[in-house]
Amino acid sequence: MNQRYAQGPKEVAGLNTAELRENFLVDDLMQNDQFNFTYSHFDRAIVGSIVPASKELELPTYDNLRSDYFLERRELGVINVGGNGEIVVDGTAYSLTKLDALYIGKGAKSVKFKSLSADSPAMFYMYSVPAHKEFPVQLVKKEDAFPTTIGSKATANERTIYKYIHLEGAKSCQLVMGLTVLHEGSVWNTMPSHVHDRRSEIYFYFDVPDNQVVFHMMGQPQETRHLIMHNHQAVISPPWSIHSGGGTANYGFIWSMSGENLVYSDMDAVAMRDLR
Ligand SMILES: O=C[C@H](O)[C@@H](O)CC(=O)C(=O)O
Ligand SMILES: [Zn+2]
Repeated sequence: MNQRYAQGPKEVAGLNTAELRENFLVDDLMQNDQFNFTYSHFDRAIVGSIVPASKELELPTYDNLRSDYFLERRELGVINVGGNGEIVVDGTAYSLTKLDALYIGKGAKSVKFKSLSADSPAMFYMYSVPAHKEFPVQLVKKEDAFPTTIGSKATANERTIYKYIHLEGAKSCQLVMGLTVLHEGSVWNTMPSHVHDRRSEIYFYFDVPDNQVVFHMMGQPQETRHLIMHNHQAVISPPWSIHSGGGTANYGFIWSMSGENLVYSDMDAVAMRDLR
C-alpha cells in the first residue's frame, strides 16, 4: 500500500509541480485484476480500486493495518464506474450497475468483487476510514441518491450531485461519499469553492474523455495551486485546502470525506473575490 503523509499550508506553498503530484496525486488506480491502495495520513483515509477483469477477487488486508482483515476496524464505501458488477459481503451478493454504491461497515470479514461481463468489467472505486461501530451493509442505487442539480450554463458549472453515504443517506461512522456529474458544456466543479477544516476530502475523476484533462485546484484560497488530472486519477485535499476544478470537457468525479461530522452541506464558502 502506498503511503502519503500530511502537510501544512506553509510546506505546500513551496512545492513544485512534481512534488505536489508526489504528495497529492494518486495515479495507479483501475488496473485489471490488481488491488491498488493509498493510505493518506489526513484522517487515515485509504483510497483504492479493483477491476475484476478475469476472475472474482477478494479484498486482502495489508501489513500497515495490523489487522486480521481489512475491515476489522474500518468502514468502506464503494462506487462502480464501469460495467455491471457484483460485490459479495460475507456471503450476501449485491449487484452494482454503473454509479451504484455500496456501504460496508466495520466487521465484514469477506468482501469479494466480480464483473458480470468480461467485455465490460466493473470498475470499483473504494474509500475507507477508521470506524468504531458497526453499521449494516447498504446498497444505494444512483436514482436513490438524492440527485440535485446546481450551477448554471452561463457560468459553465451546471452539475448534478448524487449523495450516497451521509447523515440523511446510508449510515456510517464518519464516511461521507457521493459523486457529481457535469452537464455537457459545463466544466467547473465546486466553483464557487469552499473549505471545511473539519474534514479532509479525496476527489476521483472519471469519464474524462480521451485527450481532455481537468485542472484541479488546491491550496489555501489565497494561495492556490493546480494539478492536471487525467481519467481515473484521484487527488487528496487537506482539510485547509480548496478542492475545485475546471475541465477541458465535461466529466464526473467521486467525492469522499471523513472527519468531524456527516453533514454534506458543512462547507465554508470562499467568495470569488477572495481567491488568489
Ligand atoms: O464538500 C463537498 C464536496 O467538495 C463536493 O460534494 C462538492 C461537489 O461535488 C460540487 O460542488 O460539485
Ligand atoms: Zn468539499
